[in-house]
Amino acid sequence: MDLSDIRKRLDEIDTEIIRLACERLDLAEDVARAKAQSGKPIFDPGREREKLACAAQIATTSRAPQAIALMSLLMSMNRAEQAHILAHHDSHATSQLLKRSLLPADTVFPQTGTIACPGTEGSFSQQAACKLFRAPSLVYFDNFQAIFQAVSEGLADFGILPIENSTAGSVREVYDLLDTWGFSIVRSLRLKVSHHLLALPTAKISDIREIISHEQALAQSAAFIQKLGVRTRVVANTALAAEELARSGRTDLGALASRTCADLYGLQILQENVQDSQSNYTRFVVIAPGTQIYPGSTRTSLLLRLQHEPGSLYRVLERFFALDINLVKLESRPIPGTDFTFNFYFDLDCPASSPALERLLDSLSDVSVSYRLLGCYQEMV
Ligand SMILES: C=C(O[C@@H]1C=C(C(=O)O)C=C[C@H]1O)C(=O)O
Repeated sequence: MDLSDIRKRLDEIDTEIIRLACERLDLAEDVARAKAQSGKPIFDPGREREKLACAAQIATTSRAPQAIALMSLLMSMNRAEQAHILAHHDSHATSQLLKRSLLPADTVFPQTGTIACPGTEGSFSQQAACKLFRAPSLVYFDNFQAIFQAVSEGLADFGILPIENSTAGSVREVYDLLDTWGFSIVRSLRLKVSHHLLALPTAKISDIREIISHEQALAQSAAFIQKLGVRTRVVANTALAAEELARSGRTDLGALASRTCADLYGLQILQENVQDSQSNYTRFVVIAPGTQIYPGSTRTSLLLRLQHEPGSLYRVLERFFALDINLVKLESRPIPGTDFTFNFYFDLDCPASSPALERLLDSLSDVSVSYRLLGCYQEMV
């Protein structure tokens, strides 16, 4: 057989495979209806085990692994289809929550409001708040929890929080708080962060014995600090570090903070740009209670809890691939106190109103222990 004959045969086989695969998927509607009537769950592990064993037996020995992979993909697609059909009638389904949370198309993101912000004047969060809102009225808090509290009590309309840094990774506490308080992200901003070593005007670099700053700033400047060979102390944020330094009168103390803080607190910059990476970005998010989705939202954040077992992440990624959804962030953390169950943070490049996102949300409970939509929003740069 020459290549064109082989391809002709491949085309015939593929036509048959696709026709049968679609016919198989069409049956999902009947299966879903039968399951809804009998109250049976979508996933039937016993049946799937039998199907995989059967696939391996039908195939020749050398083809068994491929037959198993193909069969499990077909079954995964079938489950996703069933979940989508059933979600249509379930007002608690996340896809229905998504639809209810879409604000009318003519809603504009507020330019002003009372914003709960970490730190004090000069903090990176304050700089982010002033970029995210045109004319914000800022109230400062010295811990992240207090920001959620203030917004939930109506003392502020929105909160601002750092969620991720390009050098030090995710700010886990913020993810945990978003989850426990049931808040969502309504907008985000990527801010270039440069840390400088600040000191009193009379200090020299050789005088410095201790450096204070926020733990992320210290982590992002680890190589510089090690080279200097001084001790470090964590304070609530970079602006508070600058303020403490100015008040202390100590020439042996340094603080890692922004240029704005140097001007604000009458400090000198002993060394500029001490962060390990010169392209150091922090992502800040605006948070609000419940789920609110502003028009133009193209980024979606999800928190998924997955079992520590082979294939659990693959099954989620396969759903993204099947729906042609681009993944822009993936990070995992073990959940303390569990037997290696993991939290996975995903950011997706996917418009809030797209049918693909709706389908994805419908099918996530099938591939995860639990999941939460952390928000659909616009990312500003
Ligand atoms: C189709 C069904 O639902 C699910 C999908 C299966 C499949 O695609 O073959 C098998 C078992 C279930 O997990 C079913 O229960 O038969």
